[in-house]
Amino acid sequence: MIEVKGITKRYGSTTAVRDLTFTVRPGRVTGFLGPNGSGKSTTLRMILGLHAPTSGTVTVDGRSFGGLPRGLRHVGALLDAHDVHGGRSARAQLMALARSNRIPAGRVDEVLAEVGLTAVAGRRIGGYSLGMKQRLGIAAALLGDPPVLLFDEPLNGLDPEGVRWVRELFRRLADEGRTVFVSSHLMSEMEHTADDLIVIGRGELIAAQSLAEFAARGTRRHVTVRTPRPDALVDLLTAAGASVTSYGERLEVTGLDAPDVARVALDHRILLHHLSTENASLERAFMELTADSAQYVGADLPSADLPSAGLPSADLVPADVSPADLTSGDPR
Ligand SMILES: Nc1ncnc2c1ncn2[C@@H]1O[C@H](COP(=O)(O)OP(=O)(O)OP(=O)(O)O)[C@@H](O)[C@H]1O
Repeated sequence: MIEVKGITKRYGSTTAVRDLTFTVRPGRVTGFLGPNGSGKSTTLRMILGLHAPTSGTVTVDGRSFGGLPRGLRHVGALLDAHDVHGGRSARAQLMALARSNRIPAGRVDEVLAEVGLTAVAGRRIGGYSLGMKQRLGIAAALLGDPPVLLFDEPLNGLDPEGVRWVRELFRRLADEGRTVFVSSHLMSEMEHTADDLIVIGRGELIAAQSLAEFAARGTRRHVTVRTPRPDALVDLLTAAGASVTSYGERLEVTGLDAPDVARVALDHRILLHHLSTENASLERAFMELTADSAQYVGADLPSADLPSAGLPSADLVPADVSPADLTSGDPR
């Protein structure tokens, strides 16, 4: 368990983190989300005892990191994949770490195999791609087989196969009962990875809750319908009290839920090709929540350009809409 209580960190006139309090639990993957410059790395460094908080306390399993006797065997961390000795090989780098933490040398080959670097372990790290360096950093974090693991932006530079592998690794580590704390500035990286979320903006806590609870904050829900007779359905739904936006054969409906839309279509024998309930995407919920605290903002995009990552499909189609409701016959 990681417990952060009321920590503030000032660098001169900059307050990087302000009165931050949260808990990271074992057996879960916890995403640590915030826009660029929001204080994630600073917080991770304070958890690791690399930076001292200006005020407040951080404990891992009830003790400050400095008080933990087992170093890498208690907390493993990937902070900056570039922070390596480029002239060394991956094996030499891990061997040095193992020696200084009194970890058996045999563990080095185990973690190299685990992260898929065995074949290149003798090469100079300086020639590694960012993705390979991330894998090496993950290997270093795993070296001491620690119960607590921290990863700062571990998905940076990984290809899709690497991303899938990291997600599965985090899941397995959490399932083994470890505490897995992973920072990212992208909700899309976390929504298929994390069980819980800690969201910060400008160094302050914005949300600390499960991913499901966070998703439920997404305020807007609408029903999406596809039909070969959009004009007729728009008229009927509007008469039934809904607001409808039409995009050719695709309609976005608010004010009626999916079973009601299906019922209106069925009563008038209008064929539906698609019917689903869409929650506001997690990405949008994250952007809305952090909008006021994003420090570095580019030109506005039209909202249609925002990524829309939906919730799991089980959430999209209510159980009480049967396929028969969707294919109730076409009078044409
Ligand atoms: N050593 C330092 N000296 C001065 N200011 C610092 C220092 N470290 C961080 N900061 C400032 O603290 C704030 C938080 O930075 P931090 O790197 O923790 O954010 P972050 O959320 O990890 O950002 P990113 O996603 O861009 O990596 C920033 O304004 C940064 O400029």
